[in-house]
Amino acid sequence: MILLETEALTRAYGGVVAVNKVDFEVESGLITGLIGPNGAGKTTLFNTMTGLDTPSSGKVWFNNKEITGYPAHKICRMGIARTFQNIRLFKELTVVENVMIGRHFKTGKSETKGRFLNAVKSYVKLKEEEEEIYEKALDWLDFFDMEASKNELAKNLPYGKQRELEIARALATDPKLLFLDEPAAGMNPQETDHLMATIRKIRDLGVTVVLIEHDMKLVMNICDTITVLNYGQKLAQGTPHEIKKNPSVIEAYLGKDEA
Ligand SMILES: Nc1ncnc2c1ncn2[C@@H]1O[C@H](COP(=O)(O)OP(=O)(O)OP(=O)(O)O)[C@@H](O)[C@H]1O
Repeated sequence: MILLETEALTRAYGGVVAVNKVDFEVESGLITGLIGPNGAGKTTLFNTMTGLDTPSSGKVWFNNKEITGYPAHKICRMGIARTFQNIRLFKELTVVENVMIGRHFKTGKSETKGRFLNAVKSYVKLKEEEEEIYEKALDWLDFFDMEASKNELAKNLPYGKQRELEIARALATDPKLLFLDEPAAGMNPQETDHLMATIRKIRDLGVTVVLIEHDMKLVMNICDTITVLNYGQKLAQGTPHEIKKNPSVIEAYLGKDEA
């Protein structure tokens, strides 16, 4: 089943066509890699699909519903979460608080409004929700083997753990689809190995994953399918095996060593 699809998606900045008529498909339950040279348009494609940027033309569908041009918060509520190339944690908050923020973003329902009784009821509900959010955040930390660090400040975590914490926060919104923008950037080989195992575990939970990555070991090892962008256009799509052997991909991006 196709979970997300774009049709001729285009984003131009003045004369620069960052994404040029791209048809991109994400199949439910798989790990999809998005690769290509620097400036190929990968992040712009992510941004136009997740509401951070508005496409110049073309369409985006998620779960058979057109979401072209929807704002980011609406897309998040519909079940798409993402992380960014640069770490965007709340560094002065604790590890568990960072995950709770993701969850708050999802629920975000309780407001103390109305008269006194309503206010009390809302307060009680708010406290219950807060406890639920805390427990759920702990479950995610457990999933990432990070429960022991729950009360540490995010900034004190090792780099690889900070990157995984961002993923935990994104997952706390209960997404069907998770976009990861260069999740292994700056990680050492051990951290990358741990990340690979974590991404597989996320897929096994039933969350569909799309990732931009330059680490070819990671991409070729964990992706079920790969799309290659070059100069804003789709150059190829296939299994890791097919992509490794594709002469235009070797020419534009991989080089002979990776093939
Ligand atoms: N806000 C913007 N304004 C103008 N040009 C932009 C903007 N964002 C991206 N571009 C241009 O669009 C092109 C694609 O950039 P993009 O960041 O999407 O590439 P990328 O494939 O993600 O690259 P990298 O692998 O280096 O992250 C580049 O030429 C870039 O300079």
